[in-house]
Amino acid sequence: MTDVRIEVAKALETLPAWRADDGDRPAIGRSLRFADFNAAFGFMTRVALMADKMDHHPEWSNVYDRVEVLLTTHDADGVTDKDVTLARFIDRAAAETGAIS
Ligand SMILES: C[C@H](O)[C@H](O)[C@H]1CNC2=NC(N)=NC(=O)C2=N1
Repeated sequence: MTDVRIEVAKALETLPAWRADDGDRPAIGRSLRFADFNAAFGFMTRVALMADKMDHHPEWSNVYDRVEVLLTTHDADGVTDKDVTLARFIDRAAAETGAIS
């Protein structure tokens, strides 16, 4: 089934740590910082395993203790429930990996 686009503002209502980030297509973004590279990469590993399980992959980058994450659904050209689900998982993983912000 094709994913259905949802309004970014609607998605953000339940995701206080996230912001609207409109580049090529509507997206939601979060900046994270950890104690060090080890913690940041540990977080990314947890998210990577879940993303592959969901077949839904973040656009992200890492510089030492910082991770920038962008979630959008390419197939739907915008934000869908899959992004919200992955964002919730990311928030949990961030808390459990000791994200500083
Ligand atoms: C073929 C494969 O199912 C698709 O390319 C998947 C893979 N991961 C994906 N990730 C994201 N973020 N959006 C997609 O539309 C998407 N599609």
